[in-house]
Amino acid sequence: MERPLGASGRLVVISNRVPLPAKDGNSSAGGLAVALEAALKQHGGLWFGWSGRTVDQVENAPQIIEAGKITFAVLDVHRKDFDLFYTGFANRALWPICHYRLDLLQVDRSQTEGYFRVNRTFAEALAPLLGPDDTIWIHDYHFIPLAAELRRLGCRNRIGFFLHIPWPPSDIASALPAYGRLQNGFTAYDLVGFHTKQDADNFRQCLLRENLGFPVGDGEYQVGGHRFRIGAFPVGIDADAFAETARAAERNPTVRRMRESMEKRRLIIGVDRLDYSKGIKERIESYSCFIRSNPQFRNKVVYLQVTPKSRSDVPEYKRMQHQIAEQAGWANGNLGEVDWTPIRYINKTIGHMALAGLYRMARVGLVTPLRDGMNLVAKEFVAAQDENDPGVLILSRFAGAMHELDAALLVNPYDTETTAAAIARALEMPLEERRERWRTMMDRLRGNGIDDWCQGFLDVLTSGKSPVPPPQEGRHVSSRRRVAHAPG
Ligand SMILES: O=P(O)(O)OC[C@H]1O[C@H](O[C@H]2O[C@H](CO)[C@@H](O)[C@H](O)[C@H]2O)[C@H](O)[C@@H](O)[C@@H]1O
Ligand SMILES: O=c1ccn([C@@H]2O[C@H](COP(=O)(O)OP(=O)(O)O)[C@@H](O)[C@H]2O)c(=O)[nH]1
Repeated sequence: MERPLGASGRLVVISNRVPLPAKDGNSSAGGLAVALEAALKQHGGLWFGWSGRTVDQVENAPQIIEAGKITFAVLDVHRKDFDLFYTGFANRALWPICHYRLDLLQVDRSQTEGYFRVNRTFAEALAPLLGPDDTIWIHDYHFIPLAAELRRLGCRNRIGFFLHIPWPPSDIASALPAYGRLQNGFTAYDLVGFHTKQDADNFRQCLLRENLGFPVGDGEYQVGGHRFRIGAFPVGIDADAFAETARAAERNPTVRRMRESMEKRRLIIGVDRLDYSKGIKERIESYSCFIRSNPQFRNKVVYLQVTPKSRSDVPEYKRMQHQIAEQAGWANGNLGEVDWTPIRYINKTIGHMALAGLYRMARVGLVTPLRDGMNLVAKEFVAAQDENDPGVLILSRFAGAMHELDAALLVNPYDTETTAAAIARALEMPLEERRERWRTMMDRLRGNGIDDWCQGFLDVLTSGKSPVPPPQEGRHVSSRRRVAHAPG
């Protein structure tokens, strides 16, 4: 792949989560790390972020680790600051609001201040590492104010920002503490990217409602003397490489053990971090409803829910760990038989190889978040299928991935009965229909790989040209057609 940057300039990527080479494969159970690792392996460059350590005494200089084409520079964070920044503002204010959960918002002034302070600390540690021609690409909600802090330190480089999670309409977004400061933070970038046009439109609406600048045509936006662009860049996966991994995984020991344990039952799979945005509670309800209303499938299916624990220090997540475990236990107790456990619920992280094999073995992929920026699991599930006998993806209409994967069975995850009916329909779907839906989705995945995402964003950032609208735009009619609705 072409390097999109000037000969002397490097790509400098910043994200909170940095999958250091020394760590085991279990650290990357989030889509951001998975996507960026693939992008940086191609481009090379500097990857700057959190070391994964909290300490009582902070070193100001980052630790540098060379790994092939990537140089990692990582910073420890003071224990107290990390609680305020990550456990607090990022995951108790920004995350719930961006996932439309006003009811879970925590407003705490010290957390807000901690968030902005950590951003300042990261900017101060990063600034000395930057060259004048470097292109800087900052990722996700942890670092919205980072560009403004870098500008304050004299940085004149081109700086792009990509938000991996949704951006809500202004009536929801404006409930954020320090909303004005955050909005101003966004305007220090040269390009602000989202997964979907819907998120980008919501963001534009927020700027307009706050009277913050105005559109100047050709996708540009002006605030004060500064012009920047806003665009949609849906992240992709390397579908053919993932398909190859899935084929090879048939020999993987975990996959083999799973297959043997299935006997002749069909597999339904869900794979999600333990997060309220993923709709796991609603999914277990839908599956239980499916079993109750389709007794012919009793002891003929197994639902495997792979759910690594996530953000366990955040009270809403800790509470959820107990709730979901209890719910899965109740469902098994009520529905199960001496020789059949309807739900296998596990909290382990599974490596990509075994995961690919499990997706391929499954007849149904259940990806039903209540709200999700993209959802790479949906894409991986499709890529892993056997083209001669593909499984069926059931996908939430509230996942960013639904714009590209509208040939899935689209569902409203809050609607238990229609999601249950979609599970039955998926299990009974004729081979020809499964193949047709799969081919449509696989073509879409091939047309928008991880390189396209990376290259597409960096092209706009470095050239200042307008973003090309993603192929998803204008397909809303066909996606609506496919959403399953309750009868009557
Ligand atoms: O770093 P954590 O707090 O452990 O959380 C893991 C990651 O979760 C989020 O992932 C998002 O990015 C994916 C790739 O673009 C996208 O498909 C998904 O819909 C998002 O939820 C979060 O945005 C990352 O920062 C976290 O690292
Ligand atoms: O046990 C697991 C669970 C998840 N993942 C990976 O974690 C990523 C999850 O990304 P997604 O965009 O679906 O959601 P996020 O967790 O980032 O919100 C996907 O690449 C999964 O394959 C994994 O490797 N092992």
